[in-house]
Amino acid sequence: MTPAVALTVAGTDSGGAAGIAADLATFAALGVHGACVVTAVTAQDTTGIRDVHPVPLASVESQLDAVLDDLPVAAVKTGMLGTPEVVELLARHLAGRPLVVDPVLVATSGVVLGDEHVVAAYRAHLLPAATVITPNAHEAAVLLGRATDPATAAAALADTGPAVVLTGGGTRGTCTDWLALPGQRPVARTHRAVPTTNDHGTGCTFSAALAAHLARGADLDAAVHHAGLFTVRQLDVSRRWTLGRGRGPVAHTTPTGEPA
Ligand SMILES: Nc1ncnc2c1ncn2[C@@H]1O[C@H](COP(=O)(O)OP(=O)(O)O)[C@@H](O)[C@H]1O
Ligand SMILES: Cc1ncc(COP(=O)(O)OP(=O)(O)O)c(N)n1
Repeated sequence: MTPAVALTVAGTDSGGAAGIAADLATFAALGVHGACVVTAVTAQDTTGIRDVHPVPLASVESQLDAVLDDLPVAAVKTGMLGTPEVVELLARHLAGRPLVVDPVLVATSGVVLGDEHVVAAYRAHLLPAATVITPNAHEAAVLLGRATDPATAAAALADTGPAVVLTGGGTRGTCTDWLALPGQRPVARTHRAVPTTNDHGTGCTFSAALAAHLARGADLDAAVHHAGLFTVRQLDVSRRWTLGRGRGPVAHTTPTGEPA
């Protein structure tokens, strides 16, 4: 059967945990063909990011043109974009499509992946074009320009146009994500927390799973629900392994570790 197609526009992670690697592996695990546009190359492993090399704007644009000219892209996910020019380019090309924007601005290790010019471009161009955005609490505070409680932050961001899933990862007890639709009261979605330090790439995996389910035709509520289940299942798999000297990758293998 011909699969649905999803596109990721993001940076690479040489350690294979986050960015394009996480997105394509997640698409494949969910039965979706993945296309990719690379915005930056990072030298990165489980211990952190050593180096970031942005891809020239003209190359990002020609990758995007190649994919959109040829493939029936049913949903798009954006991750690390790197420069304000790339953010603007995507808003121009992707408005009107099912669009999941994961505003990757700061790596967990603290490395800045989007400066204040990138943040301004998100606010002015990409958030209004997005179907749904998936910031964590820190990214939400940067986008809003102030820190506040997660429900208020999710509602304030939704007032700028897109639906919002403000993610709240954590390794003890439960995790709560807040889903906010424009003009509506935000809703808490709470699930069990997986006690693991192998969680590098979790945010990318969640947003890619959301895009994959939208590409397959799910409505937003169902896509958020299934993306959450998928992410927790993959964190459960990664609990059982040790990879690298730092924060290990979230699993993109099957639950048994056997080939699919
Ligand atoms: N240890 C965990 N156990 C269960 N769910 C988690 C855990 N860590 C993150 N999640 C879930 O993964 C998704 C991405 O969350 P988060 O970690 O906040 O993203 P980011 O990597 O961008 O900070 C959310 O649905 C969140 O609830
Ligand atoms: C190339 C690249 N893109 C995104 C990230 C951030 O990954 P994410 O899953 O959002 O979060 P952490 O794993 O950093 O908690 C990255 N590191 N590299």
